[in-house]
Amino acid sequence: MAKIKGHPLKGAFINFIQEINGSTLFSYVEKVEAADPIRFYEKGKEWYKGERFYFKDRDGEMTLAGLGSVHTIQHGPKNRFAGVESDWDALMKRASVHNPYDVYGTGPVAFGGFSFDPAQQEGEEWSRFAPSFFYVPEMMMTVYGGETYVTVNMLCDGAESEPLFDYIEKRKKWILARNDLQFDKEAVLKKILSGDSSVWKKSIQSAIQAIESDNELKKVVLARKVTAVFDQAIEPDRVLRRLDEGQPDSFIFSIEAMDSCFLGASPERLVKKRNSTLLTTCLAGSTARGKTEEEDQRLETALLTDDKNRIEHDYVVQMIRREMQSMCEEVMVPNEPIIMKVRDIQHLYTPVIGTADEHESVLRFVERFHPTPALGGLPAQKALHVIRKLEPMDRGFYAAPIGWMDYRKNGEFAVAIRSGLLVKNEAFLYAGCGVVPDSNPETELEETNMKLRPMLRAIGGSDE
Ligand SMILES: C=C(O[C@H]1C=CC=C(C(=O)O)[C@@H]1O)C(=O)O
Ligand SMILES: [Mg+2]
Repeated sequence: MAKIKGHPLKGAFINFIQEINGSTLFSYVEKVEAADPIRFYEKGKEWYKGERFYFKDRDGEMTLAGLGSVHTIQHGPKNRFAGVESDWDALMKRASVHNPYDVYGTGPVAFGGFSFDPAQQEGEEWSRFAPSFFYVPEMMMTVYGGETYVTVNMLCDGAESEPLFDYIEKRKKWILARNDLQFDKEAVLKKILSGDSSVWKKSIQSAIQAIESDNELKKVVLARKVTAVFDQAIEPDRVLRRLDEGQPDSFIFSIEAMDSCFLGASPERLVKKRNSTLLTTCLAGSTARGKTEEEDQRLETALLTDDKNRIEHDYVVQMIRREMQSMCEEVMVPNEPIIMKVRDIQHLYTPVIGTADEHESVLRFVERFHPTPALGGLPAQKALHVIRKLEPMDRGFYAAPIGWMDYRKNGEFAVAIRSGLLVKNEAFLYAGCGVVPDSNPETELEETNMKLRPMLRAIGGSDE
């Protein structure tokens, strides 16, 4: 290998670009001084606005912030899971990866997600998001176990790619060092359009009827959309920071696609795969947080013993148990749910753990689990049919898998609830609820209002 002055990997890079045939990824990881990944996201604004992502897991174990896109993977409705997987495999097979750290979430990563249901009518606001949409960042910060890493990815075409290395290194150093951030003037909220609640409550009633008139159909999850209009384009950076600071016990995610940004604070993990260990979540059944500790405890006890919520929850457990057992060697599902509390709401929660073939891709699990009965219903296909009929909107990426996968078949996906889409001067916020025969439309409406609060607060639409 030629010895070249400057960066220790420059020589390897030069050798690599001289040998390749067609476009190929060169990727390397370095440890850097402790840094704030949200700051990294913000600092990347000038160069990479419209091509940034952020993902923090709810355990606070790992955070990713990505800037730029060197490679995009998109697929239409057909074959969208397998299509992403085979494109990603093809890219990785030819990639040259220099990662001396055996750390989860470092090295080349594709970040993105899937739409909830590509067969739903297409909403114009979601035009930037294909049914599956992933990208590989040009640079990415990973914070894991208190250490900070930066991965650089370059897509090279051959020897003429030589200037790329120094160019991106320079950018990276500049972004890491800069401290002169400036924000635009904050957008002012003009109005909130919540939709006609009596119409929405009627659709809950229709879902109950659909369940009662079909022996097989047990549950349908219906959602609503609230539109907030601002005087100018909303800056995603501010909304993301407020979510991150205000919802410490949730997954915080953001994905930008040109002039649109989808972001949220979700309590729900779809799947985390790390080698042979799989974690997934059954989360359904909800109640308010109490104003005092006693009231909070009283609400918790009532939720744990409430038949309607226990049934709503149990359908999720049944499906997840069945899918996990069909794909894993060992599965542990507790017999009883526990409580998960986040700032605005508490849920029935059954954490599930399993052991699977480590060579199986995380995407295989995503495909099998989505949509769980916490977002679609039971059975899924029948529930989707009812949703298409009763929900006059496109869910887009709401209630769908969002997350990352790496070059070792690992990764983590959250369920993108408690979320909203920012497009220019509008914010579209989404919330849904599990409908079973004992559902009360008024109570379900209140439940969706609680679920909207984190996003409303983050866009400056609620002081609660
Ligand atoms: C569909 C949503 O929440 C799901 C997750 C937890 C609890 C739920 C419930 O109790 O209805 C929902 O199934 C949402 O937040 O939009
Ligand atoms: Mg519910």
